[in-house]
Amino acid sequence: MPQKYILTIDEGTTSTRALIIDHDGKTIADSQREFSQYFPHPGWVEHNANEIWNAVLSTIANAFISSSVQPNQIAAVGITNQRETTVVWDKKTGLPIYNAIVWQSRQTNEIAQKLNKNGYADMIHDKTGLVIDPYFSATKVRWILDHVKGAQERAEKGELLFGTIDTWLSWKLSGEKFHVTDYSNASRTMLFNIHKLDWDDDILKLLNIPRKMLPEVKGNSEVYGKTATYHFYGSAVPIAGMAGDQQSALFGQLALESGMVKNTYGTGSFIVMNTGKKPIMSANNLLTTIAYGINGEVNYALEGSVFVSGSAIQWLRDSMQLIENAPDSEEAARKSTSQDEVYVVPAFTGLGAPYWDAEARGAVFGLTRGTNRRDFIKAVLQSLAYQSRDVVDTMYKDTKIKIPVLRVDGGASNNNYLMQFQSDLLNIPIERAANVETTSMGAAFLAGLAVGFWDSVDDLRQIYKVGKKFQPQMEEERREELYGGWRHAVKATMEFKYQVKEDK
Ligand SMILES: Nc1ncnc2c1ncn2[C@@H]1O[C@H](COP(=O)(O)OP(=O)(O)O)[C@@H](O)[C@H]1O
Ligand SMILES: O=P(O)(O)OC[C@H](O)CO
Repeated sequence: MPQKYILTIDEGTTSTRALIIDHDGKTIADSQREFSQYFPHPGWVEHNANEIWNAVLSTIANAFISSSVQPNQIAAVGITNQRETTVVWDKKTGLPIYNAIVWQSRQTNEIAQKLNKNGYADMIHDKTGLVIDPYFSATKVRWILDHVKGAQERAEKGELLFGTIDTWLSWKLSGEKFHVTDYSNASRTMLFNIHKLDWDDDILKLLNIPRKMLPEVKGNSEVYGKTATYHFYGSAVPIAGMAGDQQSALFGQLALESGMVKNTYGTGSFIVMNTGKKPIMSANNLLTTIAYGINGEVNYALEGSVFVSGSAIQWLRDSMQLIENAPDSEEAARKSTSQDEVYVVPAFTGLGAPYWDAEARGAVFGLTRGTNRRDFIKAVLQSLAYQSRDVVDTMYKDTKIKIPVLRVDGGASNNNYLMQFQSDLLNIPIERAANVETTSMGAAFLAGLAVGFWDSVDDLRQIYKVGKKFQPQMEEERREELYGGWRHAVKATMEFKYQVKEDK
């Protein structure tokens, strides 16, 4: 039977999905499942890694059942994942020794602060391209080794393994055989030297993390091994592409030339510029990271990570109960008659780029007696665009590259009000991918290229299609007035540092 399809696993922050894609890039099956979010204390976010694994298995099964595609028709599997989220597990039993600590979680803030206070910021930035923040995996590994009894000793003996979700899933899928990660995910751990392309012994020593527990780092598009037949309905299929979801979206958007930029509006927003073969080290708190490495050649990227964007819309739906579903936010914003005087700063888990304030918490400004539900929803939607402008302005400061067009994707990019406001606020045209699942497409492309399913990037260019375009329409004066208000709101948010103690 000819192998006609690629299967991708996109394991995101709130849900996991499996897609089956044909040679023309058409989605043949799309199965999605949400999993539990645990918030054991304010600011902490955890997942159950076994629940994630079960969710992945069930979406794969559903994708096969709904499409009638046979597992032996799959040419390769690609994996893409929420990045930084950290799992430590027992090599023998395969069981995690603690919940997965999610990228958003602030529980390791003290460890990060200590590193900062002790003057390691420059050293860590030079080696890893990152700023010291609880966001990255390093402090999360340290926290688990500190808080699980006997863990440090077991890690030193080689009994424990660390992995981001790509590593965890490929380890599970391979029948607990291979322990690997890829350049893009490794570059988000704060343990990886992005110039030498190896784990950094100085940082490992500083954090007392044994090298033994770290995965082998591989390229983004190569055969890492095969699925265990018992997990894949009798077929051993090559696992041939892996990438962190934001880098995967960059690849899926075919933003493969230096200076090309994409923004993915999912749980958070991640603005990534491909900077080619040379890393650009930010002087303004953006991250230098690895976009992808193929056939031994690495492309770097500059990234601004915004922690809360689409999840603020979820918050409007689930916690505030102001909308029934995410798309409702568009109609509410259009019907709002406010003059945009309300600002919501959704710093629920601190602020990411370019502020890196782990202790900031959300705030609302500009309420009047006349403010209503729609005005509030509009302000939350606008906050997604304001946060992206913060990053785009910073990118300009670092690179002096004026972005000609912003390619967008991710769930919240479906919101036309938001995309128009974003284009207005940036004064940059926006192109939305016709298929906003570019994250999955990226992993499919990487896996497909590795096994010759597609011959070259030229083949991929036939597949990628631009959907709707948005042109800036706002007057300069208005744009800068609105943005000025946002800057004030952020400043005030960062000044407010007060936390009522938890009941014991
Ligand atoms: N029409 C919409 N308007 C605004 N936000 C939306 C819309 N549709 C989806 N979202 C938001 O997008 C997010 C889901 O996007 P997705 O790309 O699947 O995220 P992730 O990969 O982080 O799980 C959710 O947080 C949801 O609130
Ligand atoms: O779950 P997403 O798609 O918002 O992505 C999360 C990022 O990878 C975190 O760095």
